Amino acid sequence: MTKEQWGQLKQKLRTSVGTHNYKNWIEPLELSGVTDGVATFSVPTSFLGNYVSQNFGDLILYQMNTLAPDIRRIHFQVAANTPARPATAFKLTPQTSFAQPAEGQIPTAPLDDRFTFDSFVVGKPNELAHAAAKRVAEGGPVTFNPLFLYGGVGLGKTHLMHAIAWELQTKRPELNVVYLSAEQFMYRFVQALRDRRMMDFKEMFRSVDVLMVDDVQFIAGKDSTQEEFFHTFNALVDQNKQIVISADRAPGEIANLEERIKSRLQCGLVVDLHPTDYELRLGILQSKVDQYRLQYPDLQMDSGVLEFLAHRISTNVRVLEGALTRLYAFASLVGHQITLELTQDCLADVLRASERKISIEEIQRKVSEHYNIRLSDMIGPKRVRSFARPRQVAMYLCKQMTSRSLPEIGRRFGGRDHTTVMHGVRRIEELRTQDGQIAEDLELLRRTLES
Ligand SMILES: Nc1ncnc2c1ncn2[C@@H]1O[C@H](COP(=O)(O)OP(=O)(O)OP(=O)(O)O)[C@@H](O)[C@H]1O
Repeated sequence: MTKEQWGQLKQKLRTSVGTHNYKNWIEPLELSGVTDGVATFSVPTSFLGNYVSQNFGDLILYQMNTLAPDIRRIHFQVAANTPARPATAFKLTPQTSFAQPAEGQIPTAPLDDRFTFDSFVVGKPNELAHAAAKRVAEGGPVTFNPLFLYGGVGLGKTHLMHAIAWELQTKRPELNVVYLSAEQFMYRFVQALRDRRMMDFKEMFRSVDVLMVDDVQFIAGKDSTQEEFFHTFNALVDQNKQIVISADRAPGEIANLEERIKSRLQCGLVVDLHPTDYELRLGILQSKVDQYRLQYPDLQMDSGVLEFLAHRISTNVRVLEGALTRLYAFASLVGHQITLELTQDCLADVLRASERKISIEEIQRKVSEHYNIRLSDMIGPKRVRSFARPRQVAMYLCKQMTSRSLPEIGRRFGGRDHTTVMHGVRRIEELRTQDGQIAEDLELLRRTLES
């Protein structure tokens, strides 16, 4: 792939990711070359490279493959001649993401304009975290300090922190709100030490009104950074300034974090973002699809695809979103509507990785128990409705909840043909929208099987 071709692809990516993301993340990428199927980009900082890789990696690779199908991987390398200034130093405004902060002002990490409260889907697993974040975002008197958000990878901690920052910026523009990762905090600290500007560093951090530090587990084991963080933290709490912290686990469970820091972190409100449940995953997918519909107005999606994804990908929201991005990119490339088959084909690796080991036998057993029929009747040849319907329900669930192919499912249902299975799956798909009882049965069975 030539640099000119990359230039053209960049323009395509602009439409996919939006102007703001484009300016922040895609525009700075310089293609250095392609060797052995690996496209290497030069980036100003490793932070930018990591962010792009995690959030736009799939999309970039797909777009590149339209012109160069031999590219298998993309790689980011920090440019050797990057100026000494921290390239992660941005001002807290969406328009000037790469600007140097004004003298005496703390650089804050760039905010993603997609991470707002409006785009955050609330469900049982995250309602408390959402409510607490909303309260902080009002910018009223500090009631709990710090707000400590924790949870597994990709469950929305960063999203909520950005949402707080955006909302405060609108509601209380006079406040000095600083958002940065713990890694960036350390970076600033080390830089201040190196430049002998510790007084400035302390002064700057102590003049903040709301300090948000993401992924605080990063400072575990880094003694002098912890020390400085502790002082900054105390100084701000003493002045009644709001602090919001996120981590991948509860304060008490972060190894190599000083006890006094752990106990300070536990003083405020500690809220857990629980793993997503099926309803939340479906809600998130639906809200993302609404956005994709605007971007790809000609692409149709079959009913059942979102339910399938919400069933099958339960790892984290980032993976779920990545899957949808890939699905739309793929479908638009091949110019095909999004069917269940296309989904299974395009996302085979993701589906395999997050596969729950639910077996066909387990499904058959649960379904026959549910409808009170014998297992042998479900698998056997009789075609009376009282056996045929549960059989179709079981076939449908096998298709939805396992990665077995139609012929394989057919074989396990008494050696039936794959077209019989396909017919059964389609019939239940239709009935699911027309017959409330069937929809209820499916939901109940799915829950039982997942538990
Ligand atoms: N409830 C939600 N509604 C909408 N989008 C969500 C929700 N939860 C997570 N996401 C999306 O999932 C992706 C990952 O979320 P985020 O980066 O906030 O995760 P995180 O918890 O900070 O993960 P990490 O531990 O990797 O830092 C983001 O694109 C975010 O917008």
